[in-house]
Formats: sequence, structure tokens, C-alpha cells
Amino acid sequence: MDIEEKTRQFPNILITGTPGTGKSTHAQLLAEQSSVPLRHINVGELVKEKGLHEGYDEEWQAYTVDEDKLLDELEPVASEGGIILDWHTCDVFPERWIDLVVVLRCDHTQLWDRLEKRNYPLKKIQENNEAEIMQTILDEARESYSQEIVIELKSETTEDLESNVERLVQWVKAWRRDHGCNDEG
Ligand SMILES: Nc1ncnc2c1ncn2[C@@H]1O[C@H](COP(=O)(O)OP(=O)(O)O)[C@@H](O)[C@H]1O
Repeated sequence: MDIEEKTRQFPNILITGTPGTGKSTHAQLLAEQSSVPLRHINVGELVKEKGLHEGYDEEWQAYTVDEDKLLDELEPVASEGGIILDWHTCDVFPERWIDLVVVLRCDHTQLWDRLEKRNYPLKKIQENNEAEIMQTILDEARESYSQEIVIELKSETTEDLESNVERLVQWVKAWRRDHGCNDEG
């Protein structure tokens, strides 16, 4: 455990998964329902807002992220703790920042419908659909972080969403207890 980790009062959670699996929906609800303040950071939006990219890729309709700039931008808030990082890329963050990695999963036909509703180009829908079938992001998460902090959660129904968020709310409380933080005061 390094010094930075010891001084954090709030955990950092990474919510990842193929686009459309429900990251933003989960992150937003968790930030609302948590009994301690957690800040939802939609990394894709942050990249766009702060210009943390090397331009827009028309073919993929996505920004090419400048990872160094992104990490510099996030370092102070990550060190402070209490952030929910919401992004489909999970292998760029330093391990010391992250206390829990949540990988959301969704049946691929359902995912296809969700992405179609977003008017993604067919190529992008196919690519993401295939990534979900191949569990690409789950594998990346398991390769990038220690096994004990990576959890896979199903995100297909509203019931899934509610029970996942409740579980995460409880996890945050337990993390704080384990780290000697007093939630009463
Ligand atoms: N567990 C779920 N049950 C029902 N609909 C969901 C669930 N998770 C996400 N959705 C829906 O799927 C769409 C994509 O969700 P979103 O949170 O934007 O995904 P992501 O941030 O992973 O791209 C939204 O319309 C959202 O309402």
C-alpha cells in the first residue's frame, strides 16, 4: 500500500464495459444513491470537453484520446478519491488509483438494439457487438488489475441495475469501514 492509498478517504471505482452495457446509467445512479459523496466522471465527455484528444476519427465517429493528457487531468481527483470513472477503456489507469473494477455485461442482441437506437454506424455496432461476445473488456480488466477487485455484473434489466447499484452502495460503505473512515460523523 503506498502513501497515497493510505490517505484516501473515499474509494475510486471504475465502471467499464462495452459501449451500451449501462456504464453511465449505473454511475449516475450510484452517485445519487451513495451515502457518501462520489463524483461521476464520464471519461468520454471529459475528453471532449477538455480537448484531451488528438482529433476526431470520422470513420469510427470517436475521438482519438491523448492518454497522457487524460491521466494528467485525472491525477489530482483520483488522488483525492471518491470518483466513479465511467469508460469503455479500462487498461490505461494506474492500478494504484482503482479500488474496484465493475465490468458490465449484456446479452449481445440486446446490446445491438441499444446501439442501433444511438444511431451508431453499422461498423461500430458490429465491432462492439463482437467485443461483447468475445468478452474483450472483461479480459482486459482481468489482465490490468488484480483479480480480487474485478467484478462482472449483468446489466440487462432494470432489476439488474437496481441490485447492482445497491450492491455497490454497500461495497462503498464496507470499504470505508475497512479503511477506518467514520460514516456517522
Ligand atoms: N440494466 C439495464 N436495464 C435496462 N436498460 C438499460 C440497462 N443498462 C443500460 N440500459 C439502457 O441502455 C442504454 C445505454 O446505457 P448507457 O448507460 O448509456 O450505456 P454506456 O454508458 O455503457 O454506453 C440506455 O438507453 C440505458 O437506459
